[in-house]
Amino acid sequence: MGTPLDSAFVSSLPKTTYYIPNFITPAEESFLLSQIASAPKPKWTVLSHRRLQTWPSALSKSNVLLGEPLPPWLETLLIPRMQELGIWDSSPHRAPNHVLVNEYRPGEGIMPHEDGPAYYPMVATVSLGASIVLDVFEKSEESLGEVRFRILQESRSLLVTTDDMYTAHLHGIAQAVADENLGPETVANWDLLGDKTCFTASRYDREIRTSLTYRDVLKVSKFALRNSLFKR
Ligand SMILES: O=C(O)CCC(=O)C(=O)O
Ligand SMILES: [Fe+2]
Repeated sequence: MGTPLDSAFVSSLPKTTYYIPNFITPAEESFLLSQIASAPKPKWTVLSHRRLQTWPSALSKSNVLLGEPLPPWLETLLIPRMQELGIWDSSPHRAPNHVLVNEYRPGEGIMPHEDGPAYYPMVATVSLGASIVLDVFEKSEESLGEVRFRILQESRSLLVTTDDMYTAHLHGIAQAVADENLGPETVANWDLLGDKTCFTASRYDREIRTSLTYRDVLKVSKFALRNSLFKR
């Protein structure tokens, strides 16, 4: 039986990776970007090579999320659409409860890292504003530092990484002003791209690119909710 996910499976990547171009419309993309832009300034954490919003709040030192709902603009549009694909069916809360918003200007990026054990091992990333290449590295020490795979994340696409792809690999974004050498041999999801004509010169000059990374935090505390009830 064919599901929308079957055609999104990236067969050249460690299991399990799915890529769906045009997961949202340009109007939805503009709406999400305007919501991000209208967040109060203190919502941004400015890091040396990107800036970050954390919704609904940062995790505690022991990786606990204070249980609060996500804001409607992060919830209503995208979560049911993801759930229709069935990607959250096996996660403990059957839905994501935490979203990191990362913004990269040309020349910015994120060091190779893993997302770690605070989350159910799955990340669903919606890309906004521009395309960017995500580099994937093997976790084993011998090959550390060597890019094994490159995933081209087009604006408005959904990328889902789980299983071994989440647990046995690192991912990062190079601090570059352009992504170069793009083609069927070098981009793992080339065949699944929505619009290859943007990359006919084998390169893509970076523009401001924002990502929404949806996750399910395993440990959730009801304390924040109770506290707010007591205060009333
Ligand atoms: O912006 C991206 O696509 C990756 C962000 C990321 O790896 C993270 O926030 O953990
Ligand atoms: Fe990450």
